[in-house]
Amino acid sequence: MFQQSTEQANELMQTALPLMEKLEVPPTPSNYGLWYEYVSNTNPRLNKVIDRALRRFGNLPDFVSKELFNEFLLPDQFQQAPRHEKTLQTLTETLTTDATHISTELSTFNKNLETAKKALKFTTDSKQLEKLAGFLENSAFKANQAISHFDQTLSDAQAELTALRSELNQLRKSNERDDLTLLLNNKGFEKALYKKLPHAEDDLSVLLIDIDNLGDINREYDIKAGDGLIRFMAKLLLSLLPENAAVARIDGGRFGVLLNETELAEASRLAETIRESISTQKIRYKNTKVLLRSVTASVGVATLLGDETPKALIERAEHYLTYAKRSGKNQIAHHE
Ligand SMILES: Nc1nc2c(ncn2[C@@H]2O[C@H](COP(=O)(O)OP(=O)(O)OP(=O)(O)O)[C@@H](O)[C@H]2O)c(=O)[nH]1
Repeated sequence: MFQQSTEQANELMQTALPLMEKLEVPPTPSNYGLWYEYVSNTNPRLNKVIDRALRRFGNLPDFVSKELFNEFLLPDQFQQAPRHEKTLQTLTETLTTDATHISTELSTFNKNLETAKKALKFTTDSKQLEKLAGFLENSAFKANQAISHFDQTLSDAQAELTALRSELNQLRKSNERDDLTLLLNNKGFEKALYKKLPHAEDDLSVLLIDIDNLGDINREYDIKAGDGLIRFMAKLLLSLLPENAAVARIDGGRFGVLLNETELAEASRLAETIRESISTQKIRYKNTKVLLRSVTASVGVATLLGDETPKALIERAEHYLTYAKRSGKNQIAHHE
């Protein structure tokens, strides 16, 4: 998306904008990216999907374009890093503002050229001609300024994306991170627990959250759908939990959460919010766009008791999780 020269970028933008206008596509960041990619014709699969949607709907519904943007334009690393989404959002918004500006300037320039052409037919007077040249010079200058500014924005965006990519690569290389979600892995989770424990009283809580029947989902759809669900769950957890919570994928569809300064009542309330939120999500499998059947999770909650060891605390959380599963799943369990 960011590899064309400024001239090419301008040409593509000039092709994309009228098309968006014709199809009444709202000028959102994802739409700009999508239609720019469409007219650049670099991704035949994307073009095929868009063409099919246009045939079916006559336009591109907003929810489809958002999904297509995520699927085709956001590199996988960015999809896995929910906390980096804000940076990307700001980036696309800046690009959109600049793209809108450039298109306004270019269309003004076009109009001015037309006006000048007409005027030239009737003007022979040298003073008038000089005035006309000045007028054109001025509008060319403005259009040029907008282009240079956009050029700068594009290279800033490219630099920012490169930095982001390298930051994400570093995260991936760490042996305390889970590759699929970029959350902590089991080792990272244990380390976080050992770090927190010496400072904690009875206000350190652990949640063990396990997707119910992940095996069935893998079988019914395919393993990639299961992976997508795990990623989705990681995002959802980060959006529901406090910033300072340590969140990990322990293995399979199991997540661990470490909550500082959180007593049992508060931890259980959070666990219930998470359980409920999962059970009400409508989750679509990205590859086939099929809506997954309802997904639930069970949660075991344990809060540190006295001089309990980290191992004993985790074992208690596991015990409550097993209890929740055996009691019918889609529920939370904790000690009294
Ligand atoms: N898609 C996907 N599946 C995984 C991954 N790791 C483990 N699994 C599957 O997750 C399932 C976990 O097994 P269990 O927790 O025993 O069973 P479950 O089907 O989730 O059922 P309950 O936990 O009893 O609700 C197994 O079917 C594994 O094959 C993974 O990285 N991706």
